[in-house]
Amino acid sequence: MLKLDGLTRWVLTIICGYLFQAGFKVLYRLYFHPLKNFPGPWLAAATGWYKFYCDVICGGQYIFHIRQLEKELDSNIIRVSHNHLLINDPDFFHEMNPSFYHRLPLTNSLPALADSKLHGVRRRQLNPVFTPSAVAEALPTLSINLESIGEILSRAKRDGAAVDIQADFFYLTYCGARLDDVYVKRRHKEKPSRDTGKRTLSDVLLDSAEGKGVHLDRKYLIDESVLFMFVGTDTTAYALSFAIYYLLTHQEILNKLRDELRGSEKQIRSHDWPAVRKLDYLSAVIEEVLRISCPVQGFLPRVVPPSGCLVGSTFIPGGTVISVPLSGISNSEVIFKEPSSFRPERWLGDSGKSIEKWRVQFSLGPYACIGMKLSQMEMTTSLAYIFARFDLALHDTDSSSMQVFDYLLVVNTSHVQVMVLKDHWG
Ligand code: HEM
Repeated sequence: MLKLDGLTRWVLTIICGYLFQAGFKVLYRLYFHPLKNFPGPWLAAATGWYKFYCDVICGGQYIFHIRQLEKELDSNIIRVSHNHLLINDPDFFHEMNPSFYHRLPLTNSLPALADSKLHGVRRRQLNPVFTPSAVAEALPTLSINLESIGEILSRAKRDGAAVDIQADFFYLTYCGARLDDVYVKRRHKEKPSRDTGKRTLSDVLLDSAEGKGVHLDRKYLIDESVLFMFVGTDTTAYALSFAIYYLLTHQEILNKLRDELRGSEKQIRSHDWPAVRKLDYLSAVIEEVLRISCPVQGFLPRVVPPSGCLVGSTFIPGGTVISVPLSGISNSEVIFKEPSSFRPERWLGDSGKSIEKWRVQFSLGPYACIGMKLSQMEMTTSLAYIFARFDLALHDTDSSSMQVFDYLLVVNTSHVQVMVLKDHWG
């Protein structure tokens, strides 16, 4: 008989115990779990390694794989992990959002807070940074940053060089999200300063807690800043880059936009952004870019209340995590005629009114995007400024550059680059 020393016996006991527990878990998830009858890959129901494989090894592919499975299995409800269902039902999106809470794995940050009361407190702390008047306060900085981008494009025209305009959009949105200025200065090859005189996100959070007996620890400030760094910059920069791509590949739409911008050149040149914000066609272009590019394509988890809920005639047990994908709404042929076509006109006039309730790319309810107004302002000002001033052409950018991957936020294969053909203000 094989003789084992004490340590080996302990190690083997732990490994066997672990394997037994894992095996038991898998059996339970596959044959006894309340979601056992929902369609979906059995490996995804059994273990988180399936999602890991699609997202980490194959690179941000899980949501797209599941959306494909919806078609293959002909079901709008797919079990994506042992306790998580993806529900592609746009009407249910409106039903669940006012009350279901949710969680994300960024432990200490705002959207991760499953406790709706704590979420409400944190949200009230942050709200002052995103009110319309606070966004208006950010406009002078936005104007300065736009002039810097104008300078970069103008110089590129003189030098006949290509510009990675997507990188410049990161720079613009980084400032907007009130993060500190290290990245910005680096891009301009200046030395980062510690005190810029501008209030950063951490300043706002610390000020809001002062004198109220609220202690904001370092870990919380780091988590919140990391979150803002991604959600406050990448989303808008991504949408702006898609706007450049779609406009430069749809000449007729670009001409219409240019006509509108020409009529407001005075306001654009004087940075009268509140007036520019009222331009109908520009707003429709932005809405359509958001719809078709869908900057948040992944899971937006919500937890079903203990009493459960009905999706159509299907009962979903309480405690189940569910997500309704925004891309399912964007691509719905029931809601949008020819959803894969870029048609800003759909958001205008009576047709626009009839789809008003599907302006959902910033989500709805208590967890809806806190930065929506800021992001809309950044997109309006950037597109107005760039297309009023410059004639551009895509450089080294085609449909393959716009293939997307989902790493919690969506990224495209390679940055949008442009050549500057003409500087109308130069
Ligand atoms: C095109 C731009 C953007 C899009 C499409 C977008 C979309 C979204 C979506 C879909 C959510 C999730 C809501 C949910 O779970 O239902 C969200 C949450 C959030 N967004 Fe945005 N976002 C954008 C820009 C921004 C910006 C510029 C900021 C901040 C500077 C920001 C900050 C946040 C925060 C903090 C949350 C969490 C809100 C909460 O849990 O209360 N986002 N966003």
